[in-house]
Amino acid sequence: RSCSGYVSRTRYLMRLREDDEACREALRSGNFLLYHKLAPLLQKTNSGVYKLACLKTSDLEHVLEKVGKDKHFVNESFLLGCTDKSEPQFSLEVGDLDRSALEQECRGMFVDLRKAFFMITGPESALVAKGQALLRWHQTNGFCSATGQPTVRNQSGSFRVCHSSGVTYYPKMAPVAIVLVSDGSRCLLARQAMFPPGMYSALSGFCDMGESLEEALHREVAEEVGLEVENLQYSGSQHWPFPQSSFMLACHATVNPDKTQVNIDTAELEDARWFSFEEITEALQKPPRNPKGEPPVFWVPPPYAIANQLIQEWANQQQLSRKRHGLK
Ligand SMILES: NC(=O)C1=CN([C@@H]2O[C@H](COP(=O)(O)OP(=O)(O)OC[C@H]3O[C@@H](n4cnc5c(N)ncnc54)[C@H](O)[C@@H]3O)[C@@H](O)[C@H]2O)C=CC1
Ligand SMILES: [Mg+2]
Repeated sequence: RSCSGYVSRTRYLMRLREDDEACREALRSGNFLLYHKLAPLLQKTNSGVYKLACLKTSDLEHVLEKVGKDKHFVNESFLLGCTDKSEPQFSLEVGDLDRSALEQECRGMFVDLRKAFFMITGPESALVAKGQALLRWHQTNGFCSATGQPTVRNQSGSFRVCHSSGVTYYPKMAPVAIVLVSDGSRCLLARQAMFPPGMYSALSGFCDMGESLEEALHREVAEEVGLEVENLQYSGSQHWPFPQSSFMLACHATVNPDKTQVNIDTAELEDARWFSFEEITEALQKPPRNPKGEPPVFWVPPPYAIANQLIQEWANQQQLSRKRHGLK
């Protein structure tokens, strides 16, 4: 076998996505994430931290039986991926079933994704977001937008098709450009009125139809703060589940240090300001969110958000160049 574990897992998933029969078979040995009206099921571990609940097929069937649902309901699940051990993972919406009965049977609780996402950590956050995104997409794409006829899913849920028009629909993400603008010694962060008090983030905006990432970045910065950026440098990307599936494409950019006067689009932003290296390092060390009742202090998005990665990278870069110039 010349295939690495990664390659063979990928090929296995490819087959499950395309082959209904193989996917139905895989449901027999699956790991299931449950969502109640899109809120994922979490369980408290012995050490008091929360983790994503993951039920085996037999456990799920047992739970369904207890709450009076046919075990074939398992077939309504959508394929998410597989574990390192090639165990397939699925998500299932159980919103039609009794919530507290399910919570009791599963010894867990359904938590709104906005909370759940930050209660669990690392790869589980990405998985729980993906599970919700796929469920939401299927829930909102039940009809063909050309004919109004119902669309039909394949077994894995990798697409839906309208047999009347022949149109195939695939799950979608909306591309978003996010950029950390630097003037060489300070970086530009902004806040929307709906952000939690005190939180500032990098500038961002949805890409328009037909636009490149570079064009979207230039346009968003011009629209939101009235500046012209240069020296775009790609940093990374992530799927972001709020408010719906965004595909974040993150870059660094600079402005001429003589042209840093911001002119804010107040319809979009409440504030945009230049922050010093010292302010940024302090914010990066602060735990997110202010204690209740205290006046808002400046803080930045938590580590899982790609905005945090951009800010962290900028701070590291600043630190290096300060060392080079003999500054502390
Ligand atoms: N993960 C992270 O670090 C961060 C993620 N984000 C995400 O980036 C996305 C874009 O954020 P904004 O700066 O507010 O975007 P934005 O600056 O483009 O403004 C949002 C407005 O754009 C319009 N719009 C155009 N296309 C849209 C589409 N496909 N979906 C929804 N609205 C669309 C709507 O009028 C909406 O009110 C959001 O999903 C947000 O949660 C934003 C900052 C940090
Ligand atoms: Mg924006």
